[in-house]
Amino acid sequence: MQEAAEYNMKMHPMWQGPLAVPGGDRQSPIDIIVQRSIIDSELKPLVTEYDPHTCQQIWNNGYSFLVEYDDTTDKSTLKGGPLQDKFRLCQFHFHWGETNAWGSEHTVDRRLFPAELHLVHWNSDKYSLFEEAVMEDNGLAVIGVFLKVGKRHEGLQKLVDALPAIRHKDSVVEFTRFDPGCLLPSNIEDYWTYHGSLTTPPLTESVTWIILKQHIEVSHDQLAVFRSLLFTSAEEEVQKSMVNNFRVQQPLRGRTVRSSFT
Ligand SMILES: CC[C@H](CNC(=O)c1ccc(S(N)(=O)=O)cc1)c1ccc2[nH]ccc2c1
Ligand SMILES: [Zn+2]
Repeated sequence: MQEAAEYNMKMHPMWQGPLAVPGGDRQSPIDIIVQRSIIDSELKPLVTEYDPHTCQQIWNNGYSFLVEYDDTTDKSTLKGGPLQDKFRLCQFHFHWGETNAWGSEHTVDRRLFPAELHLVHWNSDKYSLFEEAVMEDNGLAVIGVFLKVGKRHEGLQKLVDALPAIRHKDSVVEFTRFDPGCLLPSNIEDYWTYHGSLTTPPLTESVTWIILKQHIEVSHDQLAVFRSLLFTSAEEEVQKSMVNNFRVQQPLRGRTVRSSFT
């Protein structure tokens, strides 16, 4: 893992961005130390209402691949949990390693997972556009789900089958009727939550993180297709595999991680 972080620093300096945003005392990702998390009985269950018809496209943005949703109405939303407002789903994406030994951004008691899913939502009660919300400290809510290698994930396969069409940076294909709810584990009641940031530039400190305790399983072959994507565009002569697209862990700076379960 350490070597992956060093590799990242060498090969993709943009990944590290400024080591800490000037005055940045709520950066992400972090290691979740379970016994230091504070059980908060006020934390409510998460309420997700996702409409598969708001799914629009899948594209390679040169960091990861994103599945984007129409967020011009409140059709796919997240509320409850630690949140006071209603948040609109705008996209989901993943982070993964070059091997199954590492790849997640968050860790639990230093435990690494081969990949991590992020479902990105913005506060549509307070703001009218994602671009606005991303600059505000209560602007975004991201659900993090750990992936483990095991049995094939049937719901993920439709997405995996679309990846060869977006191998290169800036390629995009239409992608419709995908229910992101199929990527959530059966238990979404148990989670940790803390205030942090985007894990890619501009690293803005606008995210309420909700990290699910239960992971999902995907097959080795499905994860291998993630690794067949490229960081580079079709024109570049040197092609670079899209792997290790995670940020190194950031200091907690006195923040409290709350848990919804004992
Ligand atoms: C402000 C940055 C944003 C692009 N980045 C993201 O949306 C983003 C979202 C989630 C995460 S993570 N890994 O923490 O979950 C990291 C980055 C961004 C930047 C400029 C833009 N112009 C129009 C739209 C738009 C979006
Ligand atoms: Zn992410």
